[in-house]
Amino acid sequence: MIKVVCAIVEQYDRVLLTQRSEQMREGLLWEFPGGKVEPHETEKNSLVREIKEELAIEVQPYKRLQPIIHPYPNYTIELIPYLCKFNGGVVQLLEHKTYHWVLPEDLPNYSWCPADVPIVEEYLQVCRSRQ
Ligand SMILES: Nc1nc2c([nH]c(=O)n2[C@H]2C[C@H](O)[C@@H](COP(=O)(O)OP(=O)(O)OP(=O)(O)O)O2)c(=O)[nH]1
Repeated sequence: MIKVVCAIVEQYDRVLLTQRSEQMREGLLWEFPGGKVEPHETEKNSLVREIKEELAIEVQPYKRLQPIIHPYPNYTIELIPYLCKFNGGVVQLLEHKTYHWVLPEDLPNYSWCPADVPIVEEYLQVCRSRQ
């Protein structure tokens, strides 16, 4: 199973989404940015590294949400979400097609990677519990 971490980066009342580029697996679908956890790397270190490599911004993971195991046709991933603080930098698209800063209420309108659908649901619950 491939272990993948993803970042729910919050700034003010919006959250950062990225669209995978055509060349990537699950191309053109939307995701929370992140990537595979390398052996001997902690989940948090891996997430900070991936976000820096892909978007050139600094994030600080502070809360792990419920991991999702999702079988794609040729491989299965464990997708582990973290709520993250935005710690600075300007987003650069080093791998993705595009990005959006989105209000939580608009999250259901995106074409998500299938593994992210329950994560979006849990995040919306987190948002509701803050009100
Ligand atoms: N990063 C990320 N990947 C996701 C999400 N949802 C989801 O199904 N995936 C899948 C797509 C890919 O099959 C896999 C992650 O691969 P990746 O291509 O982003 O990871 P990586 O940057 O470490 O990959 P690589 O360049 O080493 O191949 O997980 C998500 O929200 N974020």
